[in-house]
Amino acid sequence: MDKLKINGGMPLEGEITISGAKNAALPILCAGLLTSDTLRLTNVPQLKDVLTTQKLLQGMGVRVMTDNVHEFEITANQVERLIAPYDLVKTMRASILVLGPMLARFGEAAVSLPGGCAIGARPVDQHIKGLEAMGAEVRIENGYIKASARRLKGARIVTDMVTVTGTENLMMAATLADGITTIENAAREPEVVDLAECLIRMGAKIRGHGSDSIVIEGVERLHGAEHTVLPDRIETGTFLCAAAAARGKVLLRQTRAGLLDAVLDKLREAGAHLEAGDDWILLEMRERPRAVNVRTLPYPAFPTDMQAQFMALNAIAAGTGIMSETIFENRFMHAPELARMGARIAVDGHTAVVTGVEKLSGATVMATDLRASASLVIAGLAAEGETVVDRIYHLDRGYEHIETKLGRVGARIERIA
Ligand SMILES: CC(=O)N[C@H]1[C@@H](OP(=O)(O)OP(=O)(O)OC[C@H]2O[C@@H](n3ccc(=O)[nH]c3=O)[C@H](O)[C@@H]2O)O[C@H](CO)[C@@H](O)[C@@H]1O
Ligand SMILES: C=C(OP(=O)(O)O)C(=O)O
Repeated sequence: MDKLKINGGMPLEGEITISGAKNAALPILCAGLLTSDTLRLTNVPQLKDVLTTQKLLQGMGVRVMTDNVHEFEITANQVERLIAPYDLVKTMRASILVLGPMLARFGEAAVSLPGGCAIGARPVDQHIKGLEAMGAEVRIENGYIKASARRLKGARIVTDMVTVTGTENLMMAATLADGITTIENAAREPEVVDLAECLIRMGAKIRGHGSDSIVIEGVERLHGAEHTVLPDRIETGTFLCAAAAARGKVLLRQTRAGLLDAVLDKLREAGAHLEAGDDWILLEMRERPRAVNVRTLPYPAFPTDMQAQFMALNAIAAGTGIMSETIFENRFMHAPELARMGARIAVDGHTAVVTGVEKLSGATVMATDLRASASLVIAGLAAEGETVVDRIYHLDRGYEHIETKLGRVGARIERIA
């Protein structure tokens, strides 16, 4: 099993190019199921989760062509098996995103029910509630969500909480429904907006995306289109945190500052100097960071997917940072691993109190989930001595060549078996 070996203490200097967003690419690849024409995508990140989605679609009979690793052509003109099997869903929860498109276009779907994962129980009851409101019959049988509907009907859906993939699944389903669907309490995340823009290029009638009320007027059919996946704001934020923790000056290219205002505000509060243009962000960190308080909430507030990386930053900051996780019930698994490197973190339910120490010391630590892994890499870059991060298959789900990108800005980091 691969590990990352990091020799910390080197400031980071140079440029990193940001990849396309995992959380936009995955739903957009699944949107290819909504038409028999070809959907052409560029800026698709080269990630394990993208590969899993490719396998999932190919298993159904969808033709997925990738001449260049970042360009995909998806043609769903011969879909034979309307099923997302357990062995793929268990490795990637986002597989649930085939449910809405399959049901809308083919009238039936069987998707293995995703179980809980390292960060929480993560039920999909809101996806099901929304599809039922649109007239689908849904039952849970043998570990699968089995859904059928002759043709989905437009409905007004109010989700109990803001759910990103829930909004995406229902928005995709509604594009081919009969009549108008309104999703209230919709997620406003940039990845939802990117998906909506791709669907509009495919002929969908959607308005309100980016607000908490999305209105979709169903059409008879969607057609082929071309779309470029937006930059990954979480990868961007992760490298900014790495540069803030290890200190130095790093320029991120092919990204957009407007996607991560809340994160940039916290980095400024921590003492980082930031400049940004249309498609770049420059961060310089000249001194020890100051601890910041963080409360995770749906977009546009501070993202839960950046909480672990800020915990690593707070771990070496001056002062005490209070971190509240309000989205997932078990997203502090990195805290005990950071403590093995000398961090002082007290976790009480949804709150972690992080008292910064002058220096962390390298240790062997274990990654428990995707962003927890990223926080251990950041801690390793800032720590004295050698850190080995075990179980980095989590990282490979969501970061494209992280060791190569960090190596280019001077990090001493290598992948070892
Ligand atoms: C592939 C993808 O885009 N993943 C992102 C997506 O996950 P994902 O879409 O799975 O997360 P949700 O936004 O759905 O979850 C938000 C909260 O709602 C709860 N919930 C959600 C749906 C539901 O039917 N019932 C329910 O109770 C969840 O358990 C969680 O507590 O948004 C999360 C929150 O920004 C991010 O951390 C993930 O990176
Ligand atoms: C939690 C995440 O992803 P997923 O929803 O795919 O588990 C993430 O990207 O941080």
